[in-house]
Amino acid sequence: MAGEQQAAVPAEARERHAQLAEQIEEHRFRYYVKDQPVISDAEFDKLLRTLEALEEEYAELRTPDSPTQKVAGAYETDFTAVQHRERMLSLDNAFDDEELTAWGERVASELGAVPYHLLCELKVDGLAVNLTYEKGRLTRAATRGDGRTGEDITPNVRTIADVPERLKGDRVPDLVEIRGEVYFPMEKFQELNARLVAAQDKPFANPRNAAAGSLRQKDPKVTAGRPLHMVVHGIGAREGFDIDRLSQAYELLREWGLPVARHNRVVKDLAGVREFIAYFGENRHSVEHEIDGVVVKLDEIRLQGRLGSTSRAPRWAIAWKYAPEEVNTKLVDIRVGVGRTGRVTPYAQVEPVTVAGSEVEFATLHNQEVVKAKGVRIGDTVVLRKAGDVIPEILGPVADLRDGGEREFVMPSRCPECGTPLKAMKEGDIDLRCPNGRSCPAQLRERLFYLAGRKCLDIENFGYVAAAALTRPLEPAESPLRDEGDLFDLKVEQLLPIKSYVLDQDSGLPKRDPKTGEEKMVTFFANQEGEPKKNTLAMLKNIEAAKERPLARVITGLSIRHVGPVAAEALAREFRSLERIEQATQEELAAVEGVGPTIAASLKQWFEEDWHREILRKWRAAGVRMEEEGAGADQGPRPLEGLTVVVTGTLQNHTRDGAKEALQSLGAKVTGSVSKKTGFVVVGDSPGSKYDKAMQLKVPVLNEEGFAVLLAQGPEAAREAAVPVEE
Ligand SMILES: NC(=O)c1ccc[n+]([C@@H]2O[C@H](COP(=O)([O-])OP(=O)(O)OC[C@H]3O[C@@H](n4cnc5c(N)ncnc54)[C@H](O)[C@@H]3O)[C@@H](O)[C@H]2O)c1
Ligand SMILES: [Zn+2]
Repeated sequence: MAGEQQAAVPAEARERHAQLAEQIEEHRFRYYVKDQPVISDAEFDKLLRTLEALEEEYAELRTPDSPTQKVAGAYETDFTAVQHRERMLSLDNAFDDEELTAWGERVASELGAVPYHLLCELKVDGLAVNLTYEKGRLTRAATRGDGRTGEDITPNVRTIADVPERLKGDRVPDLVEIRGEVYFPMEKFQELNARLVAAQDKPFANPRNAAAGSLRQKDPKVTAGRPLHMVVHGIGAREGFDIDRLSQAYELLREWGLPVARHNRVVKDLAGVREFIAYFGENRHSVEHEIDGVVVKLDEIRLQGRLGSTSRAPRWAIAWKYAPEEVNTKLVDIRVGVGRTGRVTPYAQVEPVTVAGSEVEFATLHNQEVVKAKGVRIGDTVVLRKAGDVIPEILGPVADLRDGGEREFVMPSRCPECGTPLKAMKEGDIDLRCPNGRSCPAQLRERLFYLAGRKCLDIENFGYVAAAALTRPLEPAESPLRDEGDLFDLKVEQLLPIKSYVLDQDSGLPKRDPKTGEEKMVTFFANQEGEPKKNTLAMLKNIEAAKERPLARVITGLSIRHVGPVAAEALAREFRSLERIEQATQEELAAVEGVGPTIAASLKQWFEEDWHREILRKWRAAGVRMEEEGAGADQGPRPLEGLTVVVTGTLQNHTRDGAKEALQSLGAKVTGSVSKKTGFVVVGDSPGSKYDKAMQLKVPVLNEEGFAVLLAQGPEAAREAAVPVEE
């Protein structure tokens, strides 16, 4: 800016700059040295951006020791300091397409007419390490530190299985610095925290901190007990080999036995980069490690040198950051909800935050053991994660922010809605249930809502508020509906007087008027004149129409534990009526493919309850269809009635389902496993173990021709056509 008049820096700006810089240094210390950050990465990034903006405005503030100009601070730690041969840098970030484009244009204009390629990599969310290999031997491993000096963590890194002690092959270089990221797998994270909490240690707030904390242990034996992994994403100093392109170097590193990332892609322009970014934006969770972005690098090593680096980051690379999936928020309370099968689950109520594009106020905590394992206390600042379409969850507490006012969660011993003492259904079950299945308002409400939902009877105009109004009205004292058995007998006159709270579907709590703060109350079914609303009439009409739904949907709607739509389909296909399902033995039920012993036992248990059978009686009386269409008097001949058949391998003339249907339409039962009771095993190509089992049990085996005989002429003829038993 030679000769240009520089704006004088106002005192407030200088003050603000100093404050921000101090805050940033403090957070870096907590993050890099203590492995216990107290703010989210997104909040941290925002602080750094604010500082950058300030320096953009007042260039004078951009001094060499500003946090924007450094990789991180130079900290005194318990580890021995070691020099990196070549500096380890950070990366500049692009938070939107404009920033990415600006970077791309800068690269293009610097390089002019020289052709180049862009290498897209995933940005692994872990901590950076530098491995030094001399004559193929791992001689040192270090953290990044301030970029020039890191911490010596050699014995710790040696415990990581992914990191080779010696490089493979006969083209091993004299010297190479390998840069990569050590990460902690998400699926092992909760296990670690559970162990830490049990040992009265501080749990980690997220897997990244768990990786750093696990690696930076004074005692490498502790590190050895942690499931750490590594991905290689760069090289530093090197001697004794030459490379033109980074992507080629990776091939070499792979040959040496180093864990190079599997998802890299070389593209020719920003359009290719955008495609890569979009793809992994969609498939973020298909990767073996957490990612927080994409790193784009100039692939040609010589051109990298031409672009050079700042004191903090290379100019030849940029990190695209995806929208953060983790935020910090306050855990306001832990409540318990009651599901439609009576399962009582704790869930977190947090200060509302926006994450991954939606506002979150509740997060699942699964069961009381999970709450304990996570080590969270009511009042904690917690890390909340919302990954894709998955239900939001609490990762862990920010233990360093505790002030002593937090309290442990205690699982209630009674149902929050009906007061019945909770219990485990069988010994060893972690889940507690409200055993008052019939009249617990929470269970009934959830069951009705499910029954009316898409997967079951699909009753339009019957949503959560209607279900709530019918199960626990404020007026009248008694609902016209005792349980779901009464659903099809509801009369419009019974609905009109009902007054109720408007319940929130996520929490089961009354919604409040945002203005007055009062709990919302409605007469849901009647208008102000006390006449039925249009919706109410439509709902009743739709309830009537729901009587015609296919059997499988009716079965699903009964909320029998473990019986979801798939099992219901199998049951409907196999037995064709609810009556026959009720009459079937547990063994017969279990033998159905897609059913199995757990579901069979659950079905038997369900039918043992009088009030369950009463539901079916009432529905039948109301005209609900409880048989498969065509299953009744007018069905065709069933020559294979009583015969059990297993189909395995690939058939030429039938799909697996087609073969099944053909058998079932003739009355045979099709099961998934071979036993002594199996009548025939039909085998196609590559039949596998079921064929062996049939041979072993001497069950007649039919090939495709034999199968045709069975369908056309029946079991007698088919036995003749069976494949001879091998001796
Ligand atoms: N929450 C906090 O208090 C706090 C404090 C400090 C830093 N942080 C977080 O740490 C990060 C900042 O650290 P940073 O300076 O390391 O910047 P950065 O994470 O944005 O980028 C640089 C780092 O990315 C890593 N990386 C991952 N995959 C890579 C790949 N394929 N190629 C190259 N490098 C790859 C490297 O280790 C490299 O050092 C940010 O996410 C920031 O939010 C958080
Ligand atoms: Zn209850």
